[in-house]
Amino acid sequence: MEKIIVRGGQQLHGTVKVEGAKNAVLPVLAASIIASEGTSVIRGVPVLADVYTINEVLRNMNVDVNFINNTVTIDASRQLTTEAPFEYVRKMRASVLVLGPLLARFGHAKVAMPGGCAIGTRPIDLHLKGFEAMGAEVHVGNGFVEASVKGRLKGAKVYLDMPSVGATENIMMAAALAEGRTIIENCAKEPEIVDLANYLNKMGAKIVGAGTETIKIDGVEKLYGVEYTVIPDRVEAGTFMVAAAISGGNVLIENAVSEHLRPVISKLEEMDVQITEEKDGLRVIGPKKLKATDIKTLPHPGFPTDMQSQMMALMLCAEGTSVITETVFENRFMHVEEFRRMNAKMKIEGRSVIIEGPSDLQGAEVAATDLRAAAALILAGLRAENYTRVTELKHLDRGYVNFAEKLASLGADIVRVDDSVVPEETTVKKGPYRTKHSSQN
Ligand SMILES: CC(=O)N[C@H]1[C@@H](OP(=O)(O)OP(=O)(O)OC[C@H]2O[C@@H](n3ccc(=O)[nH]c3=O)[C@H](O)[C@@H]2O)O[C@H](CO)[C@@H](O)[C@@H]1O
Ligand SMILES: C=C(OP(=O)(O)O)C(=O)O
Repeated sequence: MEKIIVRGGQQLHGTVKVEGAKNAVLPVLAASIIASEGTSVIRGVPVLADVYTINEVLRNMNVDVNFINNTVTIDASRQLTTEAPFEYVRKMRASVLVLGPLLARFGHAKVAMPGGCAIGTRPIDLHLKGFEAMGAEVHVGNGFVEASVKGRLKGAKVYLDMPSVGATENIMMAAALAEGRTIIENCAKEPEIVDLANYLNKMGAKIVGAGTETIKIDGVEKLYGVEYTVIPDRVEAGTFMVAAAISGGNVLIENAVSEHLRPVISKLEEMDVQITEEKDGLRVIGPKKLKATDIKTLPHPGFPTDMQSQMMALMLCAEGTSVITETVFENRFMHVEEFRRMNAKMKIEGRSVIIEGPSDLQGAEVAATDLRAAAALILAGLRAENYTRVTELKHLDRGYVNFAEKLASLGADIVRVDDSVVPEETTVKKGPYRTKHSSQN
């Protein structure tokens, strides 16, 4: 079994570079299939399991995809099949993002229903409501959602009951090729929405207002392949900010964009973490004593749910009572039980977790319950007494490139091993360690 073994107590020092954003690159890769002419060249692509999955989804549709040196080249100009089977959607929910582009370009799309996942139910009703408003017929049955339209989609006014990131992306992509104007109200304002709109506009789309709560899209007849570089990953940046803070270290997080990280910066500062903007990124200096604070996850520009578990690790080390309220996903506290195995003192009350800090964290064998929980348990391990062993690394690999290796380069005592291949005792020492995805395809 693969596991990451970390021994707490080392302060982190040095520089770490943030990769391209997973949550920006997945919609951008999905959007590339709208281009009926030319080749798309996407740069700054992180080498992640989710990127392999979306590439496979596209190849399965007859798209020509190459991934080398952090660049994905896509030629979608030929006739494509318009289906995404369950085997991909099960691995990665973002596969549903091919619905909008396929429907807009070919008038048909069939994608396996994503279902729930470890953080909650995650419905796609708002995506479908948008397609229907644009004239599509949508049918859900036998585990699939199938949408079709005769001729082109028609521009429409779509009000989202909640500012869903995925629904905003799917509807924006569909509207880019629709006839006439689409207005999406109460849409998501995340930086990844702005990035996708910038990409689509470069391809020839006419989108204004991305990053505000109303997006207007004037549909065009055709979109073209272009070169594009995705934004840096704000969640990876935030995770390393917490790593610096929890270890009492001093780390420059290269490529971190402060504008994307306002809520995280502000909460870390409330905890007495020192953050300064430098030319190449953000410098984070951990205090001797962390102060307790409260967070409530909300759509952007509120506190991001994807940073909730990492902040939980930090709050466990802070003096006093901290409260985390999760309002975005109804079941994103699975990691609480794992933290408890590390002697964390906390209780769940409805949608809140109350943390009495500081906990005397102890190393333990823990299992990652989702992607961000994986990172959070490793962060707690940086502070815990003795060795923490984190398993279920498939979650980590969905969203972090060389996480253990990057922490080791900052001075963490951490190693990734596969004890089904090599006995653990012979490999528990500071890096270098192997990565699962050593080559790209
Ligand atoms: C690949 C990607 O970019 N994933 C991100 C995206 O996920 P994702 O796009 O799936 O998340 P959404 O923004 O859609 O979901 C937010 C909330 O809206 C609800 N909802 C959503 C759609 C819908 O049709 N109906 C509905 O009720 C969900 O149940 C949830 O409570 O945004 C989330 C919220 O910032 C992040 O945690 C994910 O990392
Ligand atoms: C929940 C996340 O991603 P996804 O929507 O791909 O599951 C995440 O990035 O933390």
